Order: sequence, then structure tokens, then C-alpha cells
Amino acid sequence: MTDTPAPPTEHVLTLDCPEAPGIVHEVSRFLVEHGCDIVDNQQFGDRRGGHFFMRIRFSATGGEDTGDTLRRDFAAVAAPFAMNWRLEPAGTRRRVLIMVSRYDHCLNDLLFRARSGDLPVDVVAVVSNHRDHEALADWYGIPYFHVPVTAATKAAAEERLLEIVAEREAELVVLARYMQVLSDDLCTRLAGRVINIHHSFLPSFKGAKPYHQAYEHGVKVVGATAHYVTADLDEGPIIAQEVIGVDHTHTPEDLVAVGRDVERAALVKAVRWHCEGRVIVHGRRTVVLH
Ligand SMILES: Nc1nc2c(c(=O)[nH]1)N[C@@H](CN(C=O)c1ccc(C(=O)N[C@@H](CCC(=O)O)C(=O)O)cc1)CN2
Repeated sequence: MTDTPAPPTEHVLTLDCPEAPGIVHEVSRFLVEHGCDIVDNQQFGDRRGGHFFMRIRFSATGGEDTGDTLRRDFAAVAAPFAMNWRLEPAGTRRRVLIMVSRYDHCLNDLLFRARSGDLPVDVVAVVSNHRDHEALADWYGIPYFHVPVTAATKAAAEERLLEIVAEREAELVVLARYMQVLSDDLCTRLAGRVINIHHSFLPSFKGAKPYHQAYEHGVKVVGATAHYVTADLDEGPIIAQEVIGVDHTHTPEDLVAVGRDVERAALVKAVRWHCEGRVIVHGRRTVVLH
């Protein structure tokens, strides 16, 4: 009886390292020697900073332990270049916990896109400091956690959040208009795993009421910024930004309304790119290979 060969599997290798001769050569040789076929490749050599970034999607033959074999063998290629790298199955669905306060337009959009398969994510929990959106989470069959936050309860609320992240095995936390500032300790413990949507074109109009600030300045463009969360409010590495034209006829309330579209658009891009392993943080900036 002939063994039918296992179907090829697809994987994504994302790496960055100090610029050096031979990086692409060594990576390509590794893939050829392991019978792999490159499907898609993006790279960026930062001449100014002397750093190199690459994302390769490739197909591989071999059984279910192919990924482990590739990871074991690639370590020897990576070490001489001092690479930061990860090699994961392509199309991996990420386990995402969404945090929200009163405004639900970003929550709604993410839940719909996750359910429709547009985003490679499984939403494993919705956490909020209000009860407003419990029915929506129930409708999607997603656990809803009400975690009120006051100055007195903030530490306990953040410990409860970390418990939920662990219980639900969340890989990514998305602040989908969650209007509480996370503590330095929480930002450190979830470093690189929290994406926030800020409702302005950063670095303009930081803080809680950017549309009113924008109105007072008479801007002709408003925007939204999706960024990784750090202890420094609204300062985290930017992943995606979107803008839309406005004019003197827009009241602050109008700016809030048109802003919803750019908030949704920026956040979904950032979540998709993060989940597809396209975003590499380098200092306070990101390189997005898309
Ligand atoms: N450590 C961080 N935490 C959070 C960030 C961040 O960048 N770093 N982003 C915010 C979201 N956000 C703007 O995008 C934002 C949210 C809230 C505030 C704010 O001043 N909140 C007040 C309370 C407001 C209220 O209760 O409605 C406060 O916390 O005292 C500013 C900006 C999410 N967290």
C-alpha cells in the first residue's frame, strides 16, 4: 500500500537583525535545503539605522512536525546574525480579548469581521468597565466580563484583567475605545500584546477628547491611529493611521461621527497586520511588511 504524501503546509517566517551581507542568501539556502518554496516575500533594509527586516511566506512538504523541524534547524541560521525571529503556521487564528467602554463601533466591526472570517482571529472575551455591550457579546456567544474601574479599584481591576487574559489564553488585547489609562506595570506585563485605537491623527490631539481639540484648531483633516500601548499615553509605536477630510461646517459632534469610519479602518488594518506577523517593532517605531 503506497503512503500518500502529506499535503504541503504553509508557514510564515518573520525576522529582523542588524544589517549584514548574506542574510537573504542564508535564509533562501535554508528554505531550499528543506525543500521549501517561497510564496510571498517582503523585506526592508533600513540603511539609516543599519537594520534588516523580512517576512517570508513559504510552503513546505513533510508531516505535521514540519514546523518544529524548521524552527529547530533555523535557530542555527539565525544565531550568527543575532536575529529576532518567529516561524509559525500561515493563517494562524489569534486569540483576541477586546476591551471597550461606551462607544461600540470598533467592537461591532471587529466582532463581525471575526465571525465572517475576514480577520484571522477568535474573539475569546469582551471586557468592559460598563455593562452597555453585554447583549452584543451574548449575541455573538462571547464571554463578557464587567470590570468596573475607579481610582480605588484600578489595581484590582487590572489584576482581574490579567486573570481573564490567562483564563481565556488571549494572545492579543485590543482596546476598542477603552477609555481607561493602563498602569505602567500592566503595560510591561502585556508588552507588545496590546493594540489601542486613538481617535486622532497622532501625535496631534492626545488625550481623551481629541475631536473637540481638533474642532478648536479648525483642522481640515481628522484621523485615527492604531498603536501598540506603552506606559506613555498615546505614545506607543504606530501601526496604522487613517484620515478623512472635514471642513468648517463640521461641529465637534460631526467630527465624532465621521471619525468612527477612520477609527474602524485603522484598527482593523492594525489587528490584521499584527495577526499575520507583518508588524515588527523597532525602538519606538514599527516596520509593517505588507
Ligand atoms: N498606558 C496606556 N493606556 C491607555 C492608552 C495608552 O496609550 N497607554 N490609550 C488609551 C486610550 N485613550 C486614547 O486613545 C485614552 C483613554 C483615556 C484617557 C483618559 O484620560 N482617561 C481618563 C478617564 C476617562 C473616563 O473615565 O472616561 C483617566 O483614565 O483618568 C486618555 C486617552 C487606553 N489606555
